[in-house]
Amino acid sequence: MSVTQLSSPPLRPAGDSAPVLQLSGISKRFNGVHALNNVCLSIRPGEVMALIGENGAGKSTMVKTLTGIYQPDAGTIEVDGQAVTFRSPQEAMAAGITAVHQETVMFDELSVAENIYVGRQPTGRFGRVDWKSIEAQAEALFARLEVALPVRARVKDLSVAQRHFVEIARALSQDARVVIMDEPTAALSQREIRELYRIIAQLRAAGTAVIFISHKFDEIFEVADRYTVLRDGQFIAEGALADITEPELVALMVGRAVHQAYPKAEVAIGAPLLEVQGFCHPTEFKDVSFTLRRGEILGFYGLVGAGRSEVMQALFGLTSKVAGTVRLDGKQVAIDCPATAIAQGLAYVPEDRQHHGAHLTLPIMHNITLPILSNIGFFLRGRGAKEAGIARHFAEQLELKASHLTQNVDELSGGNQQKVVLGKWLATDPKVIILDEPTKGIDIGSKAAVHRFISELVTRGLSVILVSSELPEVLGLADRVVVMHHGHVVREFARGEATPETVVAAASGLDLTQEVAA
Ligand SMILES: Nc1ncnc2c1ncn2[C@@H]1O[C@H](COP(=O)(O)OP(=O)(O)OP(=O)(O)O)[C@@H](O)[C@H]1O
Repeated sequence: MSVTQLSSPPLRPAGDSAPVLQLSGISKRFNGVHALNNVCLSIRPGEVMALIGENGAGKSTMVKTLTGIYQPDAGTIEVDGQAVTFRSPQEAMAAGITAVHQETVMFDELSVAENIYVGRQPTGRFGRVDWKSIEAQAEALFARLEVALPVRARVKDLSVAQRHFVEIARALSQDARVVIMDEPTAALSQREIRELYRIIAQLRAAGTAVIFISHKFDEIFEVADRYTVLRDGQFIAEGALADITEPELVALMVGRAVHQAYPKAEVAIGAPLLEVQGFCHPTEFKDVSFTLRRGEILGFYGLVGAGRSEVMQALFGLTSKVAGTVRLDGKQVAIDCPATAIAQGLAYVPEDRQHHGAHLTLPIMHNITLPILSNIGFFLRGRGAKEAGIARHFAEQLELKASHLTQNVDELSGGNQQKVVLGKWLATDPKVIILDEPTKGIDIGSKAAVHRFISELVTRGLSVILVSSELPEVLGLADRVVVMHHGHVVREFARGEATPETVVAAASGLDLTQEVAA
């Protein structure tokens, strides 16, 4: 392994092209805490740089500093060898730096072409906006990207992947020199991910530099040329991905070796606890039935759009189904809203935790104890200490990185916000917990902690429904795997029976065993 370690500026072999972007000694503090401390980064034209770090390492702060959202307390940013300062995202964009965010603000009611040129529409004679020319230019951009996207479509009708493509087209229209992609594949299907990889290869070939942020090591090794590792806001290492192995990179990131073996505890599986029969929805799923037993982890696997989350939301009373019954402990129960679901002993940790899970402007402690305040007691005496004790327990279990438990959740990194929501629902001490993509956005070191925790839950008598798009996670933890495709349950596998090939084939609508039989 050949890496540049610890705060030395990245070295470049002589004769290489000059960096398009160079950061030196960048520091940023929040309330006395260093989110970035003397960080450097260097990227050349046509290079894909993976920015790697645990939850809270400083990656988003770095992106916000690069795109003019935050101003650094110290350090310099150079574009093409010229020192620059960005007081706004517009200034960063004008210098050729632009970011493709997971949740970028777009004008939903406007068309694709309008979104690309918003604020800088070319005008014709008499100052009129020249729509024809805007649409023709947008079409030319998509032709260059080899993406089929109608430029008159409303953005509100686009998929997440298509929105990414609009943003990439917008970046190209502004002659972006550096495109930052922050977890761009999080909500994409396999096919869309491949299309994104192809576009990244095109950007690289055209000399655009790409900063690629991801917690998924397989995709980092697939798309990136080099890596920069941050840990606790500090620059740790940089180098070529061809010169390093995955475990070496993980060790640089976490500061220790991480064993990724799935800690599946041997638990005796008991009687049926939750029986779902004939669940139907007008558009999302049809005739879905399954049984969850005591002490069991039931995996739900499927491709994006298979209907898994929609089934769970209907089960938890968040959306209405048109038909179907639920039995708990053999007794039929009517769940028409989340409050009834919670009262029956269900908990649901949603996939979109930032919007549906956390109260961002409340402290960590209150977020975790909010659903159980009535159990803690309304008497003020001793309540604070009880709340703190419960919150501390879950914060430790989930390896939460925060300065203190009274810190507001909006001050935490994305991954740590997700851990707070996990803790909040675990604190309700449910009989059945539904975890929807529990490790999405969570770094590789903390993932192991979450997996350990899931495994521990069942040893304590809970039953778990694990909805996950990560095949190793499902195969490693689940006792049985239910596979959904286009709103239907297509297969159910026992633990030993499920292999990556059979599960993926079923999720894609192909059934290998049927093919073999035929
Ligand atoms: N507005 C803020 N106020 C206070 N602290 C903040 C703020 N933004 C970030 N921080 C802190 O800075 C540190 C770095 O956070 P950052 O969001 O950059 O991490 P990250 O590497 O992007 O993590 P993740 O992978 O979880 O998204 C964290 O300790 C976080 O709590």
